[in-house]
Amino acid sequence: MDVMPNQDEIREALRAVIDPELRKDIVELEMVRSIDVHENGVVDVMVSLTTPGCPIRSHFQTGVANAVKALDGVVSVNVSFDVLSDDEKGNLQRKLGRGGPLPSGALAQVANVICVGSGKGGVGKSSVTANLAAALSAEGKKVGVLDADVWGYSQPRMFGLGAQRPKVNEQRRIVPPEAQDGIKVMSIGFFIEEDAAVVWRGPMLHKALQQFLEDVDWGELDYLLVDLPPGTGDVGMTLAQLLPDARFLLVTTPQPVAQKVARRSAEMAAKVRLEIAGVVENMSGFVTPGGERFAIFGEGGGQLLADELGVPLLGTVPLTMPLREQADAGTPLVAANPDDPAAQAIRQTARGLIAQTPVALPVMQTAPAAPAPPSLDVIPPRPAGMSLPMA
Ligand SMILES: Nc1ncnc2c1ncn2[C@@H]1O[C@H](COP(=O)(O)OP(=O)(O)OP(=O)(O)O)[C@@H](O)[C@H]1O
Repeated sequence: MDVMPNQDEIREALRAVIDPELRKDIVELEMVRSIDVHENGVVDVMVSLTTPGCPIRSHFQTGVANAVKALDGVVSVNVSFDVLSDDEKGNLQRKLGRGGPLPSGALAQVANVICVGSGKGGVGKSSVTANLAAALSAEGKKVGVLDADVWGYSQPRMFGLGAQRPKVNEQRRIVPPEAQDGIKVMSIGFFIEEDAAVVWRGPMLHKALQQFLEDVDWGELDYLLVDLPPGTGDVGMTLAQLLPDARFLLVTTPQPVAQKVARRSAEMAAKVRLEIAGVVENMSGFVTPGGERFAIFGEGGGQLLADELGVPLLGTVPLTMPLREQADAGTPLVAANPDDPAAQAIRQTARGLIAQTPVALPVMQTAPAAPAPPSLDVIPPRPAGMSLPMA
């Protein structure tokens, strides 16, 4: 009788069985649950499916049987099935999303990641992000801002860092430019020609964001705020895969229509299991110097949305001219004019957020990984004035 193949040899042979939907082999996908080799030439293989009623079950049945039967010494093959647990499915999803989890240490010293999103554009999500960063910093927190609004990046301008070019440190990590109060800012806008990101699509974006999380020297932060693009597109999904512990802060205006669209973002966040930290209502009325209040965008949308989602309304930020002027001038209003009503409202929002996230220690206390050299291959270099010392 032939010598039987061992488990490793059988596992190797199973690499020939490809999941037609995921386009990877079942070994790589960690769908081979067990392999038992019996002396009489019988081999039992158990394969884990993503769902019990998986329509391609028979494809695996035949594929596994053929692959193993082809090995010398195998007389017959029993193929059985079970289903991946929720955790295993989550791991698989992360793996598919980016080819493995973030290396340990990438954000080892970042205690809280807050993704700031909105339903529709122009509700002031980027202004709220920049000011919230300044407000958290005013509360004594160490803060970073990742501008993931790749098609409409505005954080460099809002922090007066438009002319900055990030440098690379001795560990070959990208050093984020620092705004007033040491707020660390990273944006695609530091690397590309104006509007060059407009044509970017899923995989390229995914890789760029991954690099911004992995290869940027964020150091020790209490909060990393991520300014998402408006809507429910790819970027939110990508970040959810990369940052399973991140939380979501929704910015909306008081109008029912904005609230409705924002709810869709919340649904997306729930789908990818991002916990929603709360709602911020922006552009909530305008008060004239005489004290008369106009509800330009209506009333109450933020509260309604918060109630509907069962999360707190963390702030209602009025329309004020200085907020816009300071954004254009490159200093967040909270830092430039802390007495402005919008600045006060955002300070209050920051305190609400802090109250909800009492975690003072890094959530991921893993040892920093050996730094990989940043490739920046996905970031088209600026033809002129590119000063990254990485050639
Ligand atoms: N509370 C406010 N008071 C006055 N102006 C505001 C306020 N909030 C935002 N703005 C102004 O509204 C405009 C849009 O704001 P911002 O760019 O922050 O919105 P956004 O939601 O990030 O937009 P996008 O969809 O482009 O990402 C900007 O000119 C900003 O200065």
